[in-house]
This record gives sequence, structure tokens and C-alpha cells, in this order.
Amino acid sequence: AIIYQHSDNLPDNTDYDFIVAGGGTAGLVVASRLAENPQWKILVIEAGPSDSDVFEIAVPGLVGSIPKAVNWNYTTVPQNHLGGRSLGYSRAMVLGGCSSHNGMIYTRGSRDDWNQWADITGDDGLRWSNMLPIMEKMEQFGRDVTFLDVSGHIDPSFHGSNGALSVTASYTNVSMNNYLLQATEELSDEFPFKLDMNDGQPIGIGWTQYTITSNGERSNAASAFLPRTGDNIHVLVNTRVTRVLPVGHGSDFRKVEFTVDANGPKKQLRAKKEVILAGGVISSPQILMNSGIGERAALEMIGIKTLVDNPSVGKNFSDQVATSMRFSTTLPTTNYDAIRALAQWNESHTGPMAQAAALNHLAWIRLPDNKLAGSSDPASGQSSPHIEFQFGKISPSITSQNETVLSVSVINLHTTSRGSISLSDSNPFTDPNIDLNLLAEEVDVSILREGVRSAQRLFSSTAFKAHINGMIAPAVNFTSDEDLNAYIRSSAGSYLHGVASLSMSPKNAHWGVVDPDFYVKGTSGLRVVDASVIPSVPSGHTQIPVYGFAERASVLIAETYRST
Ligand SMILES: Cc1cc2nc3c(=O)[nH]c(=O)nc-3n(C[C@H](O)[C@H](O)[C@H](O)COP(=O)(O)OP(=O)(O)OC[C@H]3O[C@@H](n4cnc5c(N)ncnc54)[C@H](O)[C@@H]3O)c2cc1C
Repeated sequence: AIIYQHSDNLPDNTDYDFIVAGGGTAGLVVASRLAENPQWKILVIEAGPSDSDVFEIAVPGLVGSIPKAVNWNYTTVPQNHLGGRSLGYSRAMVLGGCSSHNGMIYTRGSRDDWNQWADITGDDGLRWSNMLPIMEKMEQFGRDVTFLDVSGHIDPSFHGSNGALSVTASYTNVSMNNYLLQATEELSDEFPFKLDMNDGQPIGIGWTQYTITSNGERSNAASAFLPRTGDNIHVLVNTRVTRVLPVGHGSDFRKVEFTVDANGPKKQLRAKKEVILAGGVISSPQILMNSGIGERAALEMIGIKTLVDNPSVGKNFSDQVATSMRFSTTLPTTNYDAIRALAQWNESHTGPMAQAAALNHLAWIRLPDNKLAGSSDPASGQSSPHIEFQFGKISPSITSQNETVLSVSVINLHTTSRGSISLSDSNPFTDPNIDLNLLAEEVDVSILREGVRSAQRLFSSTAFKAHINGMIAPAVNFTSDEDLNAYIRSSAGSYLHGVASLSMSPKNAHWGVVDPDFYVKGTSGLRVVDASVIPSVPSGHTQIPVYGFAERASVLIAETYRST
């Protein structure tokens, strides 16, 4: 790929076959796959700078220090069901998108997630049996595994070794890991040991897998996919796409409008074949609405002429919701000397900075039917957990001397509340209104409550008895449903895994924004490929489902133009 810092530098004589708006997780996969055809010329337009200009991105242990300058720094509208709190909503503004600043956790979701997406959309290509080989093929696991001893931490038979995206399993061991493994034996009904959480049935406690190279660097969409491409991809950074435009008076949206800043001149470029919108779950609906594709009444109110009336644009926004727990512990802290660790990373790409997290395990819990508060199952099927525990860190208390604190996030994976993305004016530089509408549905609160109680059982096990002194948050006397509900509503936040703001639906459905071939309904020449089209949250984190959808889209796009 060739990177251009300014549109003035783009070669005059290039007619691009495809223009990809947004050089993020999905956008760079699609661009790279299309570029495998050397006849096709592809332009990617990315709002942020190149990821290689930001040192912190490459170092897994600096994930918390990535500068705000490469973040969209969104804030949600006040959340009615969280006591009116507004939440930060992080999204990366840099080449590679959120794959450049995320927590690097590698999870594919469950077999039933993919089968449900196939059922909802009518695309059998999305079935687990079809997607597993694709996800394996894009993966590079296993290089140098003898150096990073991961035996017993992963099942290599579910992983590929020749793909672009590097994957490693946790290879260090801290005492907390041993107690967790003991607990999997003691409480095997609720917390069975799971050798590989990416085998389609992610229920139990297992070792975390990461998109990190065996050389201790983040593997993101830019570092994994772009180096394998030729000169037929041009990547224009620091440039914002403001709208997609029709060619002539029809609904053939093969033109993009872009600019460097709000007051700068706007330019337009037309793709010979297609425009692929890949701005992510917030920006893609924003760009569509600014382009006149959305709900007529809402667009008219802010003076945008409706070109395609579709009330589903920006609706159905879904995210996972997390609450936090803290336990007083005698376990050693996971803190380390960051300066020394960075020197070690600079020297050899090893040590604590070569890892994204210290505690090495994730727990995935499926609730029994009688714990679902009489609701129908919000998860996609029996292979899908309802709750995740992410074991954060063990660190000295900031409020009480001589106390050490274990932090744990409890996540409701399959929320039923739905939010929205909408516009308050027609300026493409105004942040959209982001309403997650978290905890609007009672069942979402009750699942988190069950999660809190489940974590209490885990840390009351014999395995942890000598190491956990008690619970700090929620307070130990918070035992009733009412107390826990109040704690959850005051502490809950988004897990930053938003999807479905431009949900895919079957062709001719009365809802949804894109067809199973990723084309925007009511248009031609325009597809959306990113998290916004995934119809529901997976039983896991979202980057790998996003990569999976992008791979599927790439196949469908290439098939459309097979003979050209
Ligand atoms: C803090 C955080 C931690 C996370 N941790 C994990 C994790 O550990 N594991 C996991 O699986 N998932 C994780 N996720 C989620 C996962 O990273 C995302 O779901 C996924 O990367 C989204 O991919 P995308 O292609 O939809 O969007 P993005 O990757 O966000 O790509 C969109 C790109 O488009 C660009 N763009 C947007 N608007 C415009 C415009 N108008 N013009 C030009 N360019 C534009 C953006 O700058 C961005 O580069 C995390 C997310 C966050 C925010």
C-alpha cells in the first residue's frame, strides 16, 4: 500500500475501482482482499493518521496510554437508566481503527451466534461451519510456540498458522491463575475449565488469547493486512469523509465527498465500481444520514434532503453492559515498574509490556433457564454464555493503606436494550447523539445481578478462601435484589462492543439497513462493511466477528466483479 498524507498528493491519473471510507478494522481487510486482484485500484480514506506514527499502539502494555489525539473522544447522551450519567465512548481515529487501540482480546463468539446471524440474514455463508475455516485462515498462530509455552492453554487444532493476523495465547502464569484453575475443579458445574474459548462453545474459564505477535507487538488491521498488499492500494490519511453522493439523480451512490477539516474545501471522487463505507458503528450511520439516507422526518428536521427514506438507519444500536466488582485480597499485586518494563520491551520485545493484561483468564458463564427472570433467552443458543468475567488487575487500594484490591468486570453479553445514533444538525463535524439506552430492560439488570452473585460464589470457593478477604464493591451488605440493582445502575457502563446501528436484514425485509450482500437497501454502488451491520452482539468481544464479516463481504464483492 502507498500512504498519502494529503489528497493534493494523490496521483491525478488514477481511477479507483473501489473507495473504502474508513481505514479501520473492517475497512483494511476489505481493501486488502480486493487488492489481491492486481487489476483493481483501491483508495482507502481514513480520518486519522497512520498507526505507525503512534509508538504506544505497537506496545501491548501501553494500551492504556494511547493518546487522545487518535480518539474520536465521544460522549453519550445522559443515560436515563444509569441515573442520568453520560459515558465516554472510545473509538480510535487512526489507521487500523479500534484494532489499533483495543484490548487485543481474541474471541470469535459462539457457534450459535454465527448460526443465528445466518438465520436472521438468510446468508448461509455466515454459518459457523463456513466461517470457522475463514477465521482460521486469516490467523497466524503457532509461530514460535515453543518459545512462548502455551501448552494446555489453547487447542491448536482450532487455529490457523498461515494467515495475516497474529494470535498468541497467555504464556505467563501468576498465582491467581492457579487458584482459578483449582476453582474450575471445585466448582466445575458453574465454572468448568475451557481449553479453547474459540472452539465455538465458549463456556467456562479459559486462558485468554490475544491479537499479539510472538514478537510482543500488537497485531492490528494495518500491521497485519497492509504489508501484504501491493501498490494498487492507496491510503489517504488525515482526511474525513463527509458524505456519499449519488452519481446523477438516481440512487447510485458511488461518489464520496471528503475534506481535511471543517473549514477546508470539500473534494469529491467517484469510484468506478463501488464505495464501501467502513467508518464503524458510530460514523457509518452518521455519514449515511448526512448523505440523506435515513428516517425522512428526522432528516427534514435538520434540513437534510432525504434521498433514501429508511427509518432503521441508526436504530437498533446494541452494546454489552458491564458492572465492576472489587475484592480485598492477599494476592500479590500485578503492578510493575513501567519504566524498566518499557526498557525491556525496547530491548527484546519481552516482559510485561509484551502482554495486554496480567491476569490471563476470562470466565464465560451460561445462566440456567430459571435465572432469566421469565424472559426468553437473550443469548443465541446453548453454546452461548450470558456473562463474562474479565479479571482486571490486582493493585494497592487508593483509599485504604495496606489493602490490596482485585478488580473484576462482570459483563452482560447479550443485552436486550436497544439504543440509537442520531444527528442534531447537518454539519458532518458535529458529533452524533449516541444513546446506548443501557439497562432500559429489566432483564438486562437481572442478568448482571446474577453475574455479581456468580462472581461472589467463585471468590468464596475453597481455592480462594485464604486469598480473598471479602468484597469491597458492591458493599457486603448489598445482598437484596434492590440493593444490587441500585449498585448496578450507579456503576454500569458500556463494554465498548457496539454493533447493529445499520443492521443487516434479509432482502425485502421491512427493517434493517443493509442486505445480506452488504449493499445499502434502496441504493446501488454502496455497501457498508463494519461492526454496524452485525445484527446482534456476539458471545465475546467484537473485533473477530468484525474481521469475519469483512472477510465474508470481500468474497461477495469479489464475486460481483469476477469477470472484470
Ligand atoms: C477501548 C476498546 C477496547 C476494545 N477491546 C477489544 C478487545 O480486546 N477485543 C475485541 O475483540 N474487541 C475489542 N473492542 C471492540 C473492537 O475493537 C471493535 O468492535 C472493532 O474494532 C470495530 O471495527 P470497525 O471496523 O467496525 O470500526 P473501527 O475499527 O472503529 O474503524 C472505523 C475507522 O473509520 C474511521 N472513520 C470514521 N469516520 C470516518 C470518516 N468520516 N472519514 C474517514 N474515516 C473515518 C475511523 O477513524 C476508524 O479508523 C474494543 C473497542 C474499544 C473501543
